[in-house]
Amino acid sequence: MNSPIYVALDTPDIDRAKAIAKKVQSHVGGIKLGLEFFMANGRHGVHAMAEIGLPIFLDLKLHDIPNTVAKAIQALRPLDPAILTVHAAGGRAMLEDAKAAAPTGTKVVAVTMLTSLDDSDLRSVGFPPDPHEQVLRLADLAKSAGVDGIVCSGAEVKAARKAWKDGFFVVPGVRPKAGNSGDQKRVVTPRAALDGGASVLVIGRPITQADDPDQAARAIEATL
Ligand SMILES: O=C(O)c1cc(=O)[nH]c(=O)n1[C@@H]1O[C@H](COP(=O)(O)O)[C@@H](O)[C@H]1O
Repeated sequence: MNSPIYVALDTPDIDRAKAIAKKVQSHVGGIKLGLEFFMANGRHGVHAMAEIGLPIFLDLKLHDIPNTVAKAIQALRPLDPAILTVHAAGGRAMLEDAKAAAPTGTKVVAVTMLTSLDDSDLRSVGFPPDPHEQVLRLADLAKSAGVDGIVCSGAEVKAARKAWKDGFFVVPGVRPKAGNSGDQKRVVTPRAALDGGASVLVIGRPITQADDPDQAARAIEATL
């Protein structure tokens, strides 16, 4: 079975990204490239990373009016990513148009509530202060808009999976050990996220900042 781990290569340095990807490639199922990488290296950088041979998760978290998001996704079509993110809060029409614009084989997943936010952050942006309720509401919207799945924390994935049996669930904010969660606030272990029904685990710093990324990825894989 392929590993459910997508390693988040959050660096602007393409040589560093390639070096880590090559070190961990036998213990991960794919590579996640986000804004930091894309801003620095663009489409050519994504092509170069795809040569390593692992599926590419292009995490650009698009959030704009439907026409702009659809046109942006059309421009990304040649990259043919395995997974692409948009923000669920962009609304139904944006989600529908994003899915229609994506290549057939690309899973379009909607970010519900960032794992770096907690109750008080929700309150401060004017949402009801309950991450669980907010994630389930946006999961329902994503499902009815026809995208493939959502991004949520491991704290909500079980309930979201229950309501969307064949959905594709991406869970970041996972930490193999307690403590040192950095800017992440809704954190679970990789094992707990999988048990809750995650399809894919996004793991960055616990692997990329380790003294030995290969050993770190191997150790996490052994817990799954
Ligand atoms: O869409 C994502 O991947 C994402 C959504 C979210 O709610 N939280 C979140 O941390 N992420 C991404 O997941 C990765 C987490 O990295 P680490 O905290 O280093 O494991 C980063 O690349 C984030 O951009």
